[in-house]
Amino acid sequence: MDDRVLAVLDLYHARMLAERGQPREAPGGRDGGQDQRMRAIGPDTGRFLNTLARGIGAPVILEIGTSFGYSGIWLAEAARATGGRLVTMELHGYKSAYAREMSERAGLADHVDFRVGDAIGLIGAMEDRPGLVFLDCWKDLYAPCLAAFLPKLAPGAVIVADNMMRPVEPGIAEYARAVRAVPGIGSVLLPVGTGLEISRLPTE
Ligand SMILES: C[S@@+](CC[C@H](N)C(=O)[O-])C[C@H]1O[C@@H](n2cnc3c(N)ncnc32)[C@H](O)[C@@H]1O
Repeated sequence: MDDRVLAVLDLYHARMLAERGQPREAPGGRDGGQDQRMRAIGPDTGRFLNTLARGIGAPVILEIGTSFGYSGIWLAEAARATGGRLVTMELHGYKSAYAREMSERAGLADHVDFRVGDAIGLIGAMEDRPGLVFLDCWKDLYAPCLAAFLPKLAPGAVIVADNMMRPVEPGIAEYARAVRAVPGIGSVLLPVGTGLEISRLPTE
């Protein structure tokens, strides 16, 4: 981690602290366009993702749920270190724009492709074959996203899904069932952060 990346992570950590105790519900609902909460993974999950991504060295990492870009910094840093690229998808343009600014500030923007829109449609149009996926959008979309990206993954690809232990939300159990039912897949729930389901596709 170089100093520019560490400085940007510190800015996010300050914003996370300021968010503590604020209501989870955004005015106008989660997609009302006024949601300023980062809803970000914590630093433990960030470090875990960075370590995993550096180990896998996938040419393309896919993130579903950019939000304001915190998890993307950890993933993009790994992509830069391994000569890869992060493709990150977010429904809301204002969140993606902030994430892009922060990645520029961290010196990582050349390694990130920001896509704005509904992830299901964006995945459908995607030509890349990701070797690592980080799934962190609204939880009721996990299983539909899995169905959309599964045929596009590289052999042996790894999928990491966040919030598998908390908060308990509709869609999580459905995703756990769906991912574990993929033929030949190996999957395990790890108590890192709010719970990560790590799943690896067969190599052929
Ligand atoms: C939990 S936050 C992601 C946090 C981020 N990964 C981080 O740790 O910094 C979930 C994000 O998914 C986005 N999202 C929800 N539904 C989506 C969809 N259909 N397509 C793309 N993004 C979506 C939300 O707008 C929200 O910003």
